Amino acid sequence: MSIPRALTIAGSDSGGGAGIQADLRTFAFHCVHGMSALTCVTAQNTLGVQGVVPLEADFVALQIESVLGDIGVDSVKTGMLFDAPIIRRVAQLAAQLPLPNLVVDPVMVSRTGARLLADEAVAALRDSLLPLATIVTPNLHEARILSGLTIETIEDMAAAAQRIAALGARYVLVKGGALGVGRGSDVFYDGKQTVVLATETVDTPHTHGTGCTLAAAIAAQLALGEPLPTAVRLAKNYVTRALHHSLAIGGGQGPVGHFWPLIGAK
Ligand SMILES: Nc1ncnc2c1ncn2[C@@H]1O[C@H](COP(=O)(O)OP(=O)(O)OP(=O)(O)O)[C@@H](O)[C@H]1O
Ligand SMILES: Cc1ncc(CO)c(N)n1
Repeated sequence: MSIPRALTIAGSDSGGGAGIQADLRTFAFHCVHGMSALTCVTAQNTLGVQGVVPLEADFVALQIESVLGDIGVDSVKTGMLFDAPIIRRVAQLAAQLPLPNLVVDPVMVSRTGARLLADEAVAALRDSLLPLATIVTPNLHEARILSGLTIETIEDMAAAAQRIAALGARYVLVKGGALGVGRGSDVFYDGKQTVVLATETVDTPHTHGTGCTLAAAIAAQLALGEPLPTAVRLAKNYVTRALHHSLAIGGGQGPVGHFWPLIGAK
């Protein structure tokens, strides 16, 4: 049986809500074979991040080479890359191999406020990886850092998306999960026009892993052969439904419910 293949290059979340755990689950629920190159291991739960241990950049590269050299990939998603050496090594491979349909989620800070990217790594992300991205999916905080703009409204998000596209990414999706009014509205920029992707705001505190899930779902749809704008719309729908089925587990922000397709769509 031939099956689409997607690779996540990301960190492990011991709590299972974000990172590679969310990515691999998302791939599976799209009937896409998921593979992973681990960048770091976090000790994490619904309350926060208690510790991080990174892997060597060369070993991250070896995992990617192992997968590409044998199995091959149809799309690639990057998440928590943690430091500049890992980012530069991934960017080097992305330029050489290449890594097709590259979805870059520029993970910098967790919802609970933990830093997931070293300060000096932002420049490496901006200068070496973003120019190779098919799409980059910053949240509001990351979009502020990458664009240098203050972002409070949908119009600000559109301006930021255009600035970020000028850094070299082919498409940009600025995510509005942290918007005050209109939470859940994202701005998609295709290099020519900006489109607002609006959904209902889902009233839940259990939003851990939304960003990882959205980027992984985009990668899954690209692996399945959907064109990019369609892939983004379908992925957003997957996340909205997963938010409707989010899990009230732990004492803090629980994860979104990836298995909604098994329990019936809302
Ligand atoms: N309460 C909500 N209702 C509807 N959609 C939401 C809600 N919260 C987040 N989203 C959507 O989830 C997706 C991820 O956006 P968000 O801004 O939460 O990303 P993120 O901060 O990278 O996520 P995380 O770091 O928690 O994984 C976006 O499509 C956003 O609009
Ligand atoms: C491992 C990991 N990747 C990404 C995020 C962002 O939600 C997180 N909290 N943990």
